[in-house]
Amino acid sequence: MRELLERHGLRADKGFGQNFLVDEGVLRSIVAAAELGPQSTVLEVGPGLGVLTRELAARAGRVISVELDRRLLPVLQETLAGLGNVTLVHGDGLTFDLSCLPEGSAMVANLPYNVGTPILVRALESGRFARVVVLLQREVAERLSATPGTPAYGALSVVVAHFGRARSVRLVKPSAFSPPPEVTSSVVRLDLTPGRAPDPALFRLVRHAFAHRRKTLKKNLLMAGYPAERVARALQTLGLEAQVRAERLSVEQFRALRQELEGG
Ligand SMILES: C[S@@+](CC[C@H](N)C(=O)[O-])C[C@H]1O[C@@H](n2cnc3c(N)ncnc32)[C@H](O)[C@@H]1O
Repeated sequence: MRELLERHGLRADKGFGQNFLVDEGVLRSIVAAAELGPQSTVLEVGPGLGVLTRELAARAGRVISVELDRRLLPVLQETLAGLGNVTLVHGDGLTFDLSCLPEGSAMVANLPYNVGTPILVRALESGRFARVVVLLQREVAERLSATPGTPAYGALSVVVAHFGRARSVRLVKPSAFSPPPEVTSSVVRLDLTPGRAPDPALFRLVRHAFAHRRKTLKKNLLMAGYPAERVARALQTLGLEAQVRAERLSVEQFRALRQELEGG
């Protein structure tokens, strides 16, 4: 890897979140969790030097790799040479048109940490993916798979639960990357419910509910402008205590709360 970068006169750029994977065990865990086959279409955001891309290409029918850093394109042309099922795109994972992917695609990526969460949420909202396997900071990974009542549970956990189920596959030490990041990372696998569309009203309610974590759900909703009488009635109908905090509610309870607040 060092030789490759030197030959192209390059250094990893922190601004692009470039921490290249050098641990083969981690690479194998990511690919195994994705459960790819010859029918699979895979989107990879941020192929970097192409290490993961090559593994994906060996298992999937088609791989579309979107890299933002223009300097890496000649490197990728070299490392991916001869792989006929890889389409390399110079583009931004935050704006790439996901509608070109067939429904039921997979996203597999060692995400750039600075934009990992918005890239992931966008993928969930697109409705194009049946499975997502991503490597990101442990702290974010814990929020994705957190269950109600646990410290990491928050608005992101509820949004993810709306779309499907997330589980942590394994932790990854900083030494698995070059250069090493400052924090521990985690491989997360998300299995998504087919046909689940984004629900903007639900997501808005969830954002309001978690706006001030130390305040009760009721206080948060009042501060967001929901009428007091309606909030009190909704909590009562759902059998929730007036003092309950948002972190106690499952996605199903948030859906029911939204209906009560809208219908009341
Ligand atoms: C953590 S590195 C992973 C590289 C490689 N996949 C690996 O595992 O070694 C993140 C990669 O995403 C690229 N990147 C950063 N921001 C991006 C964006 N908005 N869209 C697409 N790629 C991006 C970086 O240039 C870098 O190649």
